[in-house]
Amino acid sequence: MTSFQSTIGDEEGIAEELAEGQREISIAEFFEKNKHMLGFDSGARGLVTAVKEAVDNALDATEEAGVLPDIYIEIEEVGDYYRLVIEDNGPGITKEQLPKVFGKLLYGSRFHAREQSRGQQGIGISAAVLYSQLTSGQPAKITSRPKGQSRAQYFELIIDTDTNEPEIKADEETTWDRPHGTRIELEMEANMRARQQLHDYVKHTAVVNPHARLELREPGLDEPLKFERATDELPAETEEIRPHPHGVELGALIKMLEATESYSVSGFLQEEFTRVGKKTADSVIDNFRDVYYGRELAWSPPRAHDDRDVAAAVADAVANKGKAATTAFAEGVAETVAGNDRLSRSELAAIVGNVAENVEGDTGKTFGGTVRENAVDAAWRAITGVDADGDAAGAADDGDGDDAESPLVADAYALVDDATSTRKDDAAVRAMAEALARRFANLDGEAFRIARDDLERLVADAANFVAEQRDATFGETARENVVEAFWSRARTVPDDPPKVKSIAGDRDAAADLLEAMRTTDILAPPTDCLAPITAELVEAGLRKEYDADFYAAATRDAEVHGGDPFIVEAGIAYGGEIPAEGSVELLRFANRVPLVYQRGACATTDVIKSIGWRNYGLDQPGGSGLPNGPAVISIHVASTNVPFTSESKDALANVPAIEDEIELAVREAARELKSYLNKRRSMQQRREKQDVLGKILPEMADKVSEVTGRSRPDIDGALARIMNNVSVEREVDGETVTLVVENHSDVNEQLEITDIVSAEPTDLSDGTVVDMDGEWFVQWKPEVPSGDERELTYAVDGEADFEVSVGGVETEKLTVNA
Ligand SMILES: Nc1ncnc2c1ncn2[C@@H]1O[C@H](COP(=O)(O)OP(=O)(O)OP(=O)(O)O)[C@@H](O)[C@H]1O
Repeated sequence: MTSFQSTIGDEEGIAEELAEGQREISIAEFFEKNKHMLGFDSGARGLVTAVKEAVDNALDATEEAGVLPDIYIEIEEVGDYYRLVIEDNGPGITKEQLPKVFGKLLYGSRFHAREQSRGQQGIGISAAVLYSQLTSGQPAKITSRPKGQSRAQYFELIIDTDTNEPEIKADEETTWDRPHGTRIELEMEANMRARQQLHDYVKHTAVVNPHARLELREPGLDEPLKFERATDELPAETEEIRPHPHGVELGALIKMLEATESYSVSGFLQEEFTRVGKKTADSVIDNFRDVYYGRELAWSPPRAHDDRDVAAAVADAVANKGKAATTAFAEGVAETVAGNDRLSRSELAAIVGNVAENVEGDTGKTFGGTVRENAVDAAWRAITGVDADGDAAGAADDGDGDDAESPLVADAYALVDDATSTRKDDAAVRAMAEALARRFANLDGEAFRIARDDLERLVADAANFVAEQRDATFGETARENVVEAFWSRARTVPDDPPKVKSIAGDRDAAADLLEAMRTTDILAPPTDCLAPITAELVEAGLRKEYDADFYAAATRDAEVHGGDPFIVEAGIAYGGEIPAEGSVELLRFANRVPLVYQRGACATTDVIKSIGWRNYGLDQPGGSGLPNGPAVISIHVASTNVPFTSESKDALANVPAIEDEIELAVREAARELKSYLNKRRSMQQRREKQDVLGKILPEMADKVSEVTGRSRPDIDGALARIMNNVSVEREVDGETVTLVVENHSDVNEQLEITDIVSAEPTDLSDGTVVDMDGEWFVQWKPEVPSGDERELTYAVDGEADFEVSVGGVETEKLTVNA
C-alpha cells in the first residue's frame, strides 16, 4: 500500500483538500484529451475522419433538402499542414445556427429524431473543427449560403474548450457562386498514409449513394477522382417515427411516463408509441393486469349431483327481502353460476350484480351493496369451500374439524391429473392436488389472485412437499404443465390499471408495464423512417465498381432493436476481375456510410466469420473465419439508431437481433452464389467430357471401320446424343435450306435461333426475316420438347453464306453443325 493511502485516514481536512481539486469538465475538454474516441487518433486517420464527417453531413443535408448531392473534396499540402476543403450544394445553414453547428460539441438536429440519417450524435463536424484547431492553431473557415438568399455568410471560428461554445474570429457577408450550400475549410496536422482508406471511403460512398456526384482532389493525384451519379433518383424520403413498445428500456419508459400529458395508461400508450391503437393498448393493459395484479384462479361450479348448494347459501345470506325476491335472486345466481364452466371471484361478483339488477327490476326490492357482497361471499364459499377463517374446508385436517373433501382438492385433482403424464400414480396426483389446494386457500384474500411467477413458486413448493412426503416426483415438465393448467384457466382481473403518474412514481409498476409491452404482440414499426438501398441497387452498386462474373443481393424485412427499426441488406460479387488470392473483401455500411476502420471489431465481420462458407462453395481454411476467394461481400445496416461500438462510428456492436438479420441476409445471397458455383462446376465437367468425346469418337469410328472392314460409321449427332445436348444441323438441298433442331436433353427447350444469310431468303417455314444492309437475319423462336425435333426451312436463290447463332441454352449443352 502506498504511503499516501496508508496515511489518508490520519490526516485531517483531506476531504476538503481533495474537494478543492474537483472541477466540472466540459465535453470539449474531455474530447480534447480523448480524440481517439472520435476517430482522430493520428494525422493519417484524422484526415479521413474529417472528410467522412463533412461528406456524411453534406449527403444528409442535400437529401433532406431534396437536392441531388454534388460534393467537392480537396486536400492540399500547405507547408507543414494539410488544408481540407469540402463543398456541398445542400440547403446551407442559417447565420444563427452556423456557429453552434461547427463550434459546439453535441449540437445537432438528428440526435432526437427517430429517422435514418448518417449523422446521429451531433458531434462529428465540431470534433473535426476541434482537431483542426488543436493541431494547426487555425480557426475553421466556413461559408454557407442558405437556399433562396443572394449572399453567403462567412465565419472563422474555434471552439472554446472550457465552455464548449463557439468563439467567433470573423463574421462577414460574402458572395459565392454556388446558389446554395456550405463550404468548410480546415487546416490540420496530417499525412496521406491513410490514402487507401480515404479512397475506399469515397469509392464505397459512391457505391451506396448512386445518386451522388463526388469529386476528390488530393496531392498525389494528377487528375481528380470523379464519381458520376448513376441515377437521378434520390433515396426514398424518410419519416420520423415514435418509439416502438418492444424496444424501450425501463429508464426511458419512466422518463416518458413522467413527461407525458396523458392521464390514462391507454392514452399514454397510444400517444407516445408507434403501432399502438385502442385494441393494442387494451391487450397491453390486460397483460399489465396479469403481472401487476396477478390473475384470479377460476374454479368449477357445482354440477347437478354435487352437494354444494349455491342457491341455499345465497338465500341464507339474504335477509328481509321477502321469500319471492330472495328465491328469485338465489336461484338466479345459482342457475347462472351453473351455466359457467369455471368461475373466478370477480366473475361471480359480476353475475351477482346482474341478477340483483334483474330481480330489483322484477320485484321492486332493493339489493344494495352489502346484500350483494354477502351473497358473493356465501356463493363463493359454497363453490370453493373456503371458510371465513381462510381454511379450505377439509383441505387438510388442520384441527378445526373441517376435514371433509374440499371442492378445491377435487378441482385441482382434475387439473393435475390432466396436466401430468399417465404414469403418475393416483395417490401422488391426489397428494399434489391436496398440497396445492392448501396453498391456494392460504393466498391473501378470497379471490385467489396470484401472479404467474408466484404460481410457479407455489407449484414448486407443493411438488417439493409431495416429493418429501411420498417419494413421488413432479419434475420440471410436470410442474410447468400444472402451472399452465391453472394459469390458462385463471382470469384477468377487471381492475382499472393505476394512472400514469402513479406508475411513473413506482418503479415496480413501471417494470410490470414494460414487461406487458414486451409480451404483447405488436405490429413491427413502420419502415418509412428507413431508406434501404434495395437489393436491386445493392447489386447495381457492386456492378458499377467491381467487374465480376456473378452478382447477388438480398434485402430483409424490417426488424426492431431497442425500439428502433432496422433493415439489413447484403450483396455478393464473385469472380471476374476480383483478385482470387487471400480472403474475400468485406464492405461494411451503416446508413449508407462506408465503415473503414475497426473491421476486426465489427459485428458484420463476426457474422461472416461464423458462417460455414464451404457449404456455399467458398474456400474457408479450418472451416471458420473469413473465406478466401475472388469475392466481395457487402453488408448494409439501415436503422434509426445504429448501435456503434464507439462515438467514432467505425464498427457495429454485437447486437444479437441485428447479427441474426445480417446472417440471414448474407445466407440469402450466398445461396444464389452456391447454385451459380454448382452450375459452373457441372458445366466445367461437361466441357471436359465433351472435349474427350470429341477426340475419342472419330478415333473409334476409324477403328470400327478398320476392324469390320465396312465404311466409317456416321458419327454426326452421336456427340449430341451422348451428351444429351441440343443439336442444330444444317442441310442444304438445292435451294432449300433446313436447320434440324434435335433436343436430346430431358427438359423442353425454348430456343432463339438466328441465321444470317448473304442472299435474300424466301418461303420461310415460320419465323421472321429482317434485311440489314445486304444481310438477312432469319429468326425463329421454336420450343422443342425433350426428345423431339423441329425443322426450320427457307429457300435461297443461288449461292449463299450462312452463319447461325443459338440462344436460350448454355453453350455447354449445345452441338452446332451448321
Ligand atoms: N453541410 C451541412 N449542411 C447543412 N447542415 C449541416 C451541415 N453539416 C452539419 N449540419 C447540421 O449540423 C448538425 C451537426 O453536425 P454534426 O456532424 O456535428 O453532427 P451529426 O451529423 O448530427 O451527428 P454525428 O455526430 O453522428 O455525425 C447536423 O445535425 C446538421 O443539422
